[in-house]
This record gives sequence, C-alpha cells and structure tokens, in this order.
Amino acid sequence: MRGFYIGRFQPFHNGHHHMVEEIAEEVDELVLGIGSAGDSHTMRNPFTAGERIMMVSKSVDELDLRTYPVPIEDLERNSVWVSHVQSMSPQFDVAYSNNPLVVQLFREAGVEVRSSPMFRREVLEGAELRDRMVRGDGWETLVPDAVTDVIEEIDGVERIRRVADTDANGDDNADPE
Ligand SMILES: Nc1ncnc2c1ncn2[C@@H]1O[C@H](COP(=O)(O)OP(=O)(O)OP(=O)(O)O)[C@@H](O)[C@H]1O
Ligand SMILES: NC(=O)c1ccc[n+]([C@@H]2O[C@H](COP(=O)(O)O)[C@@H](O)[C@H]2O)c1
Repeated sequence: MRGFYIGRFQPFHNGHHHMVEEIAEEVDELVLGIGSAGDSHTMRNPFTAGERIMMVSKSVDELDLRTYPVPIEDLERNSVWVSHVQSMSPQFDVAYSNNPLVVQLFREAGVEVRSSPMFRREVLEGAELRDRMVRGDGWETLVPDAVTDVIEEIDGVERIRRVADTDANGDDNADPE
C-alpha cells in the first residue's frame, strides 16, 4: 500500500518525523508532498522546495520505508487541488493529514484520509520554530539532526532573520503570518 503525506515542512520538524514514523507502520511506500513548492524567502515559507526535499529525504533515510518527495505548487482553486496533486504524484491509496482543509478536499474527492493526534504541538509547530530561529532560542533539539545540518549548509537562520526584517519593514515581497 502507498500513502501520501503533504506539508509545507518550513522546516521539517520532529512532529512531522513522528507522523512519518507512525505512517511507516501502515504503508509500504510513502509520497511526501512538498507543499507550496513555489514559495520561498518569506517568513512563512523561508526555504525552497529543493532545500525542503533535502531536509525530508535525509531525515527519513534511516526509516525502513521507500519515499518519493514530490513538489506540489499551490493553485488559486481549492476545488481542483486534489486532481492537481494526483497529476503530480505516484498513485496512492490513502492520504495522511491533520490539516482540516486538506482532509476536507481529499474526502470530497473520495480519497481515504487518516489523521492522527498532534504530537507535542506546543513546541512542534513550524511558526514556533521559525520564531525561535529569529530570536536565537534553542530550536535544534526540535528537528531531526539532518535538518540542523541542512539549515547550517544553506545558512538558513541568517535567511530567516533577513526575511523577518523584510516582513517587519512592510516590504511588498513580504508574506506575513
Ligand atoms: N506536532 C505535530 N504533530 C503531528 N502532526 C503535525 C505536527 N505539526 C504539524 N503536523 C501536521 O503535518 C502536516 C504538515 O504541517 P505543516 O508543514 O504545516 O507544519 P506546521 O508545524 O503546522 O507548520 P506552520 O506552523 O508553518 O503552519 C499537517 O497535516 C500538520 O497538521
Ligand atoms: N488550493 C491549493 O493550492 C491548496 C489547497 C489545500 C492545500 N494546499 C497546500 O497543501 C499544503 C498543506 O500542508 P500544511 O498541512 O502544511 O498546510 C500547503 O502547502 C497548502 O498550501 C494547497
């Protein structure tokens, strides 16, 4: 059986990793949708699709699970989003998501969806991690080691601080949360 799990993964954190570990107990293969793939260099979406593919691929490498990362760009129209996803992805039998809109769109399209309880959500949330990076508060223990390595390689903390400044100055390119 093949599953599908999409997120923006800005960055990929231990909550996402925990969810992939749980999914791995139910499927043989997993498509990892890299959502909002066209977005980068904003406070909400600092990392490119390619950088997020590195984070995800290196993090799940240790698991006994074949994975396929697939970038998925956003569309103006929610009503055709599931078809768009299916057009970009290997075929899958079940979608995994805790995002209410994603769950609704898949169910309306007749795709089986499974959700799971949030794991340590008080700290394992992308927005919280990005804020910690800007403030210089400890974030490294909240992501897989592979993600720390990728963020260091791409100088990701400096990137987030710069785009946080841009957002704060009301620049046109800003994408406020
Ligand atoms: N701590 C967590 N435990 C379980 N599932 C999670 C957790 N955090 C996110 N998810 C789920 O993973 C998927 C992808 O989430 P997403 O990439 O938006 O992360 P996020 O932490 O919610 O980020 P952001 O704060 O940037 O929106 C969604 O279905 C989301 O509900
Ligand atoms: N109309 C659309 O393009 C559409 C609809 C639903 C979800 N999505 C995307 O799917 C991803 C869902 O991931 P999150 O659960 O991380 O929000 C996001 O990248 C979101 O933008 C896009």
